Amino acid sequence: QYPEVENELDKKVKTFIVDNAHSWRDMNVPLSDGKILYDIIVKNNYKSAVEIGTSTGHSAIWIAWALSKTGGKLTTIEIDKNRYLQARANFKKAGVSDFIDARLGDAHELVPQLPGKYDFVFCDADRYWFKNYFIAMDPKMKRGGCFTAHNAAQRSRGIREFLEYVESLNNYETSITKDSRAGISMSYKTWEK
Ligand SMILES: C[S@@+](CC[C@H](N)C(=O)[O-])C[C@H]1O[C@@H](n2cnc3c(N)ncnc32)[C@H](O)[C@@H]1O
Repeated sequence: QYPEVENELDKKVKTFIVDNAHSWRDMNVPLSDGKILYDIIVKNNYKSAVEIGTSTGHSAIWIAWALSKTGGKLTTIEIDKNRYLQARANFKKAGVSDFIDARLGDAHELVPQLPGKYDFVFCDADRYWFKNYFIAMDPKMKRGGCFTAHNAAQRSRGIREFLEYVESLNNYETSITKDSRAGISMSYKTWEK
């Protein structure tokens, strides 16, 4: 289920991921969800990604690995200083630092300030703000881009309001992948309003 190893970087990232498979303790996504994010990016040739909620960096390493294939870059945001520092150390060990701009700060403030256009977002921070993160990212999303959100399966409070909002938009196509236990929603932007 791992991506094929084609070069030295692949070898380094895969070794890190395999070696650390059982040591993630900070609300990180499971391996299989990392692979789902990897596949979405590679399949669509996405190049400009944002992650909201880095924690110690597991999902960011999968996203960055995919971006090493497409020639892209990830901006990832974390509010907790210890997790941010641990994530940076993990990025270095995994060999993906060059593909990641890691920011320490409150995503409530940093997301609306992000410059430019993006084609991939992974939203995995405070769930009561998911809808607001989406609203802030919407004008920055490229046509064909995908806004993904974690823990979408249960439709718990916060997530439910976010899902109802994106599902009501006629310029996004939203589905929730069955391959993830926690649920990853995928909202593809079909046209620019
Ligand atoms: C579920 S964890 C992220 C896991 C990570 N995506 C992974 O798979 O490795 C959520 C993270 O979001 C961070 N977070 C919560 N509210 C935030 C905010 N307002 N701004 C930035 N980060 C925030 C938390 O500190 C926590 O580390």
